[in-house]
Amino acid sequence: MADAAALKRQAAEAAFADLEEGINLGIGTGSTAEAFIRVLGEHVRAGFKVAGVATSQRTDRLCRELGIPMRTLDELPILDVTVDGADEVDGKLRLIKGGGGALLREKIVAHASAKMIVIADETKRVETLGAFPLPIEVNGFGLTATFLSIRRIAETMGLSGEIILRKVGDDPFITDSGHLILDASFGRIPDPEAMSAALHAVPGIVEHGLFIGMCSEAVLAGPNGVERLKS
Ligand SMILES: O=C(CO)[C@H](O)[C@H](O)COP(=O)(O)O
Repeated sequence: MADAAALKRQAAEAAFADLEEGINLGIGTGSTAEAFIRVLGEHVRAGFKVAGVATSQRTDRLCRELGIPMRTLDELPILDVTVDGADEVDGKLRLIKGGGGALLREKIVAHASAKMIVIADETKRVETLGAFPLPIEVNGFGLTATFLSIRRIAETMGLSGEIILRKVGDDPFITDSGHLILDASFGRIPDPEAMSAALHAVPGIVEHGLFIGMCSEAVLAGPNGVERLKS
């Protein structure tokens, strides 16, 4: 049976195969996105022309190390495609993202792209979003008030569960944009659109990891090959 790394590579190669030369490309964050970056790097070294915009400092560093030409989103504000990973994808191509802590820049880059392609192994495909804790990027100011607002939203929707501050060792995890992450284990989220709208109404929340109406295709690799879900 193919191991996880091989499946990520398989999804990455399948996504790359559909890309046209000369595009402006958003490049995601995480281990599957990293597999894609390595595939892309090999093709760039063989002469493939592309301009990349990274969704995180970590991605930007790796892309530059591999010789992929990189620009900022301000230099290239209109992108053709973004290729990124996901923590969960459902049948309507709604996603949970942010396990790697890059959700804000991932969402900004995906929104600037005509198309978002998600690559993943098939274990990321779910019936209902929410088994993976929902990452919520928050401002450090008023953290407790924001935490209580999130808990109230969950209660209103009949959900409960832990909301924890993401940490690295003893210290809070700080995002590339200088914010904090709260990971909310709500369990299954029956109405992701309503949850998204309610979270967006809380001023202390900078962004959340529900990606709705953004993904146009998911390329999912499993032991029996690659499956494509399209919107
Ligand atoms: O959203 C992300 C980072 O913020 C990642 O795309 C997501 O966490 C999936 O990561 P991996 O490919 O390592 O499973």
